[in-house]
Amino acid sequence: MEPKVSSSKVVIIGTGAVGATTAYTLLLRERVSELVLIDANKERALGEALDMNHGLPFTGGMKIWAGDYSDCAGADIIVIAAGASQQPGETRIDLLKRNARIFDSIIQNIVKYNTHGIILVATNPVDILSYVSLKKSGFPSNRVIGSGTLLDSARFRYLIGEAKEINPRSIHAHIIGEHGDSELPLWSLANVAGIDVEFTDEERERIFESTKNAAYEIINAKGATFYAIALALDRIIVSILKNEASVLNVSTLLNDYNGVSDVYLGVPCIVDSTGVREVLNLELNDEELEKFQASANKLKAAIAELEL
Ligand SMILES: NC(=O)C1=CN([C@@H]2O[C@H](COP(=O)(O)OP(=O)(O)OC[C@H]3O[C@@H](n4cnc5c(N)ncnc54)[C@H](O)[C@@H]3O)[C@@H](O)[C@H]2O)C=CC1
Ligand SMILES: CC(=O)C(=O)O
Repeated sequence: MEPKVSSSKVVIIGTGAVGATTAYTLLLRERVSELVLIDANKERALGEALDMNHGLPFTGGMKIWAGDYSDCAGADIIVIAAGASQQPGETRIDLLKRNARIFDSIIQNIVKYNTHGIILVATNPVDILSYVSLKKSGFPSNRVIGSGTLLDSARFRYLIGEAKEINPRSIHAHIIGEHGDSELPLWSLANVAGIDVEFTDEERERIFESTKNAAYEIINAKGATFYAIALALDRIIVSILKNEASVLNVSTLLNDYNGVSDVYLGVPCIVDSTGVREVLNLELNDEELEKFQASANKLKAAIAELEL
């Protein structure tokens, strides 16, 4: 695999908790040469850019500024983290109507200045808003990606690692489907460095419930989640910019995939400089297949209520 050129430009739209933490993660890890922050609240984007600029003497050289949509020109990746977030007791789908409206103008503004980059969606409900972004942008589906179940899979790996007292980096395990309440675990593929590992029914139930409910738990405790999603977005961004071809559980458009078409869901994908290069096939058992299709049907029903 050829690593991609080192000069890179990323735009982050929405510089609240998720957007600003993602920007800070890119700064700390010296990922990009140009980083543009855009927010409906211009003062907020300006403040974040200034604050991060003052850290540059302690990190590598990069240019960070608060910009406007014309700065999307030439961007490799445009991250969208703008919009309402869940309040305690709200589901991700509860945000749909509010955030779909915001996406109308955001996507229109992006495509005015950029038709070759990759749109990376984090705003919830992320799978549906990725689909909305695809329809509104006219981009090919490989260049419209949702963060999907990458974060859920990280939570799953962390919790398995905790239960088995093994570093989560050595745990391979997947959550697929909606980034939300209808997601599902693939226990048959969970392993430690390729070696099978046994789970009791109690462990399975406890680990999956904690994975699925992690966002609710964190939002009840501190109002928002942002560190782990920022690292997940950083992971996707690096896989694109460095043409890594890493396998990541991102949200992508499915076409006749385990009986599911025309909806975005989190599944293992090869991510490289073209975006989603390939969706990996999964052989699901009957129970998994039923849950995966139910997850797709739930999102399709919500999409049907939107005017796209
Ligand atoms: N995909 C995932 O795994 C995760 C997704 N999220 C989602 O990310 C989104 C952002 O969450 P937070 O940063 O916590 O919210 P926040 O409220 O801290 O920030 C949202 C920002 O969006 C800005 N904004 C609103 N409308 C805009 C527009 N039209 N154009 C540009 N900027 C606009 C606001 O001014 C604000 O700065 C939420 O939908 C949340 O549910 C959060 C965590 C994980
Ligand atoms: C908020 C959200 O989607 C999460 O932390 O999973």
